Amino acid sequence: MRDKPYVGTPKRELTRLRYALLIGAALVCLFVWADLILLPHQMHSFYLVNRLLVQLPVVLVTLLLSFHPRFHAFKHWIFTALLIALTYSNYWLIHTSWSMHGYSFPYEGTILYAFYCIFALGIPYRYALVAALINMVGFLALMVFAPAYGDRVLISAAFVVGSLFIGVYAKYRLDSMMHLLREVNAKLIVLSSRDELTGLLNRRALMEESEQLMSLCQREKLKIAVLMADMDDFKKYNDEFGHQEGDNALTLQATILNDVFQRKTDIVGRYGGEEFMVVVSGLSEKEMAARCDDLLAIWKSKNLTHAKGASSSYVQCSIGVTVCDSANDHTLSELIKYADENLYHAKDAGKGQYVISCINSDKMQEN
Ligand SMILES: Nc1nc2c(ncn2[C@@H]2O[C@H](COP(=O)(O)OP(=O)(O)OP(=O)(O)O)[C@@H](O)[C@H]2O)c(=O)[nH]1
Repeated sequence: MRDKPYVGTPKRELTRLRYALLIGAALVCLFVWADLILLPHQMHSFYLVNRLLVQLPVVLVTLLLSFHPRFHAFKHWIFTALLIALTYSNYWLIHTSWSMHGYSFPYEGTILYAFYCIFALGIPYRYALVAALINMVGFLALMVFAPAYGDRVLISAAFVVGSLFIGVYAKYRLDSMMHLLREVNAKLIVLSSRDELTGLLNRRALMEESEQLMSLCQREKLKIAVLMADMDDFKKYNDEFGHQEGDNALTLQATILNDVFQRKTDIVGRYGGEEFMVVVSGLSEKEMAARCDDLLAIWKSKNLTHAKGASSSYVQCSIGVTVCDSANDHTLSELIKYADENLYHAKDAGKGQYVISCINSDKMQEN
């Protein structure tokens, strides 16, 4: 399995958003209860219309929209629209309270709704900025047409504008930090799962992914094969050409393995030192043998001069393979052990060759 894209948890996020919307609806109801205690009697009817027939339905419609299959693609626009709708319905409340009853309805809801939509519903800062600008303009216009707070109009306007701006700026900082965190996280995932020299999976990631493939093969009743490849006389190569050239040969081995095992589900990794492991699903013994032939043929075609005294004039490797017809009957470590044993049979038989066995048929073939 090659690099996996980052997979988040959109389902959990959606559930969290639905809970946040329910909490928003509950808060509107709580305000109704608290406000009715404070407000003069004659204001109750239009107040209830505003809260229960405008604000609460707007939140509940948003909640309903969250069940639409395309909600995820439009959620930021929907939440921005929700923020503007809640804020303007609050302005309507302030305006009507003042113009019809001379009552200064508190403006703090404007700030609370902004913080709720930005932080609880997670509107990104760009959307939050658009909503804040629209809401700021609305509040300033409200203060011109309905100066409900008398000589406190200016300070109230400054407080609303300042708070909305601070909310947007805080979200900008938060979004930037989240972006940085995701980038660092993606780099860490690569660093913790890749071998620095070859770029292949390192031992830990190799074992993890192989176990996953093994489970898949057990579930789907697929064949699974493990291949171990070990460079021949590599100590001699290092001693004669130096460690740097040795590193280059290992990198070449990685490239060749990637060329031979190209399927998305093929797992190619560095098992350790000059030993590499490949785990593949659904390939027969014959198909695995064909891939081993390819691998050895590519090394031959590279004709990379080997050290004096090496078993071959060019650099190559020995290979051990186990093909398992029924993954259910074995563990991954058993398959690795069998492949390793075959590898050492190949070394004993003269190197630069492969030994492959199919554990269920007990057939063994040497090449
Ligand atoms: N350049 C380089 N060499 C490495 C690396 N990892 C392991 N080696 C070398 O690989 C060599 C392995 O030597 P041995 O285990 O004796 O095996 P060999 O010489 O290949 O002999 P056979 O396996 O019998 O063919 C050692 O010299 C290690 O130093 C590496 O990352 N870079």
